[in-house]
Parts: sequence; C-alpha cells; structure tokens
Amino acid sequence: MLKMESDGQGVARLPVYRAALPLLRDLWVLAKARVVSLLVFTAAVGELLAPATFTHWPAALAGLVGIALAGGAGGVLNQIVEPALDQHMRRTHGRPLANGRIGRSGAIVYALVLMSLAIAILSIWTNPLTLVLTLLGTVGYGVVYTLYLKPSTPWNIVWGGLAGALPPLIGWTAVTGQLAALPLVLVALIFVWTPAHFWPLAIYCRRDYAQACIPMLPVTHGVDRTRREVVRYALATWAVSMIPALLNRDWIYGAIAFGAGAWFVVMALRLQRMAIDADMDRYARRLFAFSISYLFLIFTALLLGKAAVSYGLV
Ligand code: HEM
Ligand SMILES: CC(C)=CCC/C(C)=C/CC/C(C)=C/COP(=O)(O)OP(=O)(O)O
Repeated sequence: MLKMESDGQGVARLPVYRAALPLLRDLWVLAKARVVSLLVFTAAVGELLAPATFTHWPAALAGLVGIALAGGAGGVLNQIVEPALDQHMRRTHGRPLANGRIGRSGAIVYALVLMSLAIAILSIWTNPLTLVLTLLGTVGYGVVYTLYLKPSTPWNIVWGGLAGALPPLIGWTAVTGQLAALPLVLVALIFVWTPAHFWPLAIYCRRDYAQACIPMLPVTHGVDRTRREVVRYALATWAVSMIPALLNRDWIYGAIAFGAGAWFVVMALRLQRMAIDADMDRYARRLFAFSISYLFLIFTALLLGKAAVSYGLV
C-alpha cells in the first residue's frame, strides 16, 4: 500500500522518494542499463586481464564508470532517434520516449549529461586512446548503427556490433594506454558473437520488424537464411573463442570455452532444423537468452583461467 503524506492543507501527496521512483526507472530503461551492465562486465574483464591493473586502479575504475556513462548515452541516443519505431513494436512500445513519459528535449539533456560526465572522467583519469575508443563506441551505436545502418541494410548489426564489441579493449587501454593482441581477440569474439546473439531475437520478433519496415535479416532474406547465418556465426564464435586459450596456454578457459561454444552451435543447429512455427519462436527466444549467458560465462572463464595461473594452480 502506498502511504500518502499531507501538506498541512489537507492535500495528500506522495513522499518525494516514492514519486521519484518511476522517473529513475525511466532513466534506467532509457540508458539500456541491463545491456550496459554486460558491456561494463566485459570491460572489467579486459582490465583484469591487463598487466598491473591494481597499480592503476583509479584509471581502471574511471574506465568502467566512463564506459557505463557513454554506453548509457548511446542507448539514449538510440531511443531519441527511434520513438516512432519503438511505438510500433510490442517489445519496445512501453519505453519512456515512445509512450511520452519523457520528452525529446529531456532525453537530449540526459544524453548530454551522461556523455559530458563520461568525457570528463575518461579525460581526467584515463588516456586519449581510451577516450577516443569510447567515443567511437557511442557514435558507432547511437549514430552510425541507429541512424544509418539499422534502417538501410539487413547486415546492420554485423557492422553496428563493432561498437558493442569495443569494451574489453577500452578496459585494457584504460589500464595500459596501449593496444595488444589479447583484447583485440576479445573484440573479434564479441564481433562474431553479436549476430548469433541478435538474429534469434530478430527471428521471433520478425513480424514486428516487418510491420515497422526495418530491414532485419529474417524480414529481407527469410527465416531459413537467418538460421543458417546464426549457425555460421555461432561456429565462428566457437572458433575465435579458442584463440585466447592458445595465446595464454590457458586450458581451464579453453575447456569451458570449448564446451560452451559447442553448446551454442548445437542450439543454433537445433533451431535450424525446426519447423517454422510457434515452438521455433520459443526456441529462438531460448537461444537469444543463452547467447547472453554464454558471453557472461566465457568472460568469467577468462578470469578464472588468469586467477588459476596467478595462484599457481596450473
Ligand atoms: C549492435 C549490436 C547489438 C544488437 C543489435 C543487440 C540487440 C539486442 C536487443 C534487440 C536486445 C533486447 C533489448 C530489449 O528488449 O530491451 C538485446 C538485449 C541484450 N543485449 Fe544485445 N545487442 C547488441 C550487442 C550487444 C552487446 C555487445 C552486448 C554485451 C556485450 C549485449 C548484451 C545484451 C544484454 C545483456 C541484453 C539483455 C537485456 C535485458 O535483459 O533487458 N548486446 N540486445
Ligand atoms: C561506449 C560503448 C562501448 C557503447 C556501446 C554501444 C552499445 C550500448 C551497444 C549495445 C547495442 C544494443 C543495445 C543494441 C540494441 O539494438 P537496437 O537498438 O536495434 O535494439 P532495440 O530495438 O531494442 O532498440
């Protein structure tokens, strides 16, 4: 039950903090905070894999806060561009800009605040390379993908995915100031994972995308072609995921990545063999959910492998 307070003139009003909750929830959704949380996790792993992370802890912390803020700004930019599209899709019609709970100018101010804070924090505590890569991430997703690629080509997410693949490299450069082979391989891993992550969702949302005239692959090339591509990208993800095992001679990570990647491929193949019906849509939803757990598991395994080596367990 919601408790009301009286203002002394007999008018009941909500306590301020209770009234602020829906706004905070809207700001959370606008910043796509759940997606950003996985971006930040992959960045944190990039940092922890880098040499001497803890001697550079202010830069490491600033890198994570900067990525969270800049990733959030990307999410807000995306929704500023797409309220009409979001209104037409069941999955997105309740978003705060789409249903008018937050106005366009309020969202623009929010994006500017997030981005300014990100730039300030990264400039003060990290280095120019980290700042540039983070800006590329926000502009790549919020502008290039949302404004140009998404409405014009079914391969939108292959190239748009590059933006979301950058965080492990950004985490590494925040701590070291330099590029290196391992974080570049992790960028490649997320790059090839992204289509296998997104196209299962595009399959079960294909009618919504068609109605909104967004040329996602299942709309332009059909479900069969999309399922074949999911298998290909799941295989590519499996292959790329083995490179860190070889680079680091890390067999703990290697075993986990091998098993998880094999399961990803098996699920993609199962999806491919199903009849196109409601069961297939449900299975595509499971594969989409699995793709998220998969990435979380693989990045956790990288940490486990490094910890095992550091503590002399292998
Ligand atoms: C351009 C590349 C990408 C596309 C097109 C894409 C697409 C999507 C879509 C459409 C959703 C559903 C969101 C919703 O219902 O609000 C989603 C969810 C999600 N994505 Fe991605 N994604 C991409 C890249 C990434 C990357 C790089 C990561 C993390 C490293 C990621 C992590 C997640 C997570 C954690 C969710 C679940 C959010 C939730 O539970 O609400 N995505 N993605
Ligand atoms: C700084 C940095 C590294 C930025 C990363 C950019 C970023 C937030 C990437 C995530 C990609 C994402 C949420 C795509 C959703 O696709 P969509 O927008 O087509 O989905 P929708 O239909 O749910 O809006």
